[in-house]
Amino acid sequence: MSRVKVALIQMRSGTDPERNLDDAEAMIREAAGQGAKFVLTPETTNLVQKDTQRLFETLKSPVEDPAPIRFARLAEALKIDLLAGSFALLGADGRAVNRSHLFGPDGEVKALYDKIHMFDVEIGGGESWKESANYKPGDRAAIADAAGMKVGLSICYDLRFPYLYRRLAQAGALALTVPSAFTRPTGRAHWEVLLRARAIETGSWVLAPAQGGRHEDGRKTWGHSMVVGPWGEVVGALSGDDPGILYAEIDAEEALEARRRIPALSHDREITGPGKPA
Ligand SMILES: O=C(O)CNC(=O)[C@H](CS)NC(=O)CCC(=O)C(=O)O
Repeated sequence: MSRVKVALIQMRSGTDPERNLDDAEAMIREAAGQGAKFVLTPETTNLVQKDTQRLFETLKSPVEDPAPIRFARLAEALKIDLLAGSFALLGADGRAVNRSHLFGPDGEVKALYDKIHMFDVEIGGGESWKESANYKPGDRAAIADAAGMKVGLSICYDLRFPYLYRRLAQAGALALTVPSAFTRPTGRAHWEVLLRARAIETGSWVLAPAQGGRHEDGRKTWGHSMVVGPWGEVVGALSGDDPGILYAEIDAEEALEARRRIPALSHDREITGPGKPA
């Protein structure tokens, strides 16, 4: 058994990318100082800006934005695996992308992942989101080694689409990352249950660093960063929405053991029946 210490950074990112990166860096350094070998930050670590015009005034292309290179150097200096849960960046076609970067201890990029499922919803209480108006969705699942095991990447609203996690787990992922900025109403109602369900149905560690609290742009997020074990138990969670660091120890062998006990991942069947509605 080899346990690996992980650290989930909970943030309250604002509208100034440089300040957000400074805040993230301070907590990443703190976590590495505490012995964490895999450190994860939430969705849109570099920028939470719901005003479309200001968003596009602030976004930079992947080569011009200092965030990726800064995180790469940090991973290298601290000799850690580092998941930037996501950076909001300006894509080649003028739309934004919501992109996770997994950096390794040599500063190399081990995986890139663009959020696939767009949060286009009207959740009631006057809250509605149309992520696809500004962001271009990805279409490619991503997996890479970190913390001594294969890790599958996802972002936030992806959490509601179990087929993605099944695919990642069947491709060998033993840990699944879900950096998020959940709304408060859906966080209260669904966050823990969905994270635990993804862990149970795939026999995987689930690592979910979150944005939390009232952000500079007025938006409110749920926080409650969480680590779930492969048997579905909550191994650790932050109790609220303030910035902070959640530590846990994870172990590939525990995920393999859960899959030996319930080998559901290998029991998929071809089925016929009602198709997807047009
Ligand atoms: O736009 C940004 O600044 C950062 N991106 C987000 O916050 C994204 C898209 S709006 N949020 C979610 O996916 C929340 C999902 C959620 O809350 C649920 O599934 O219930």
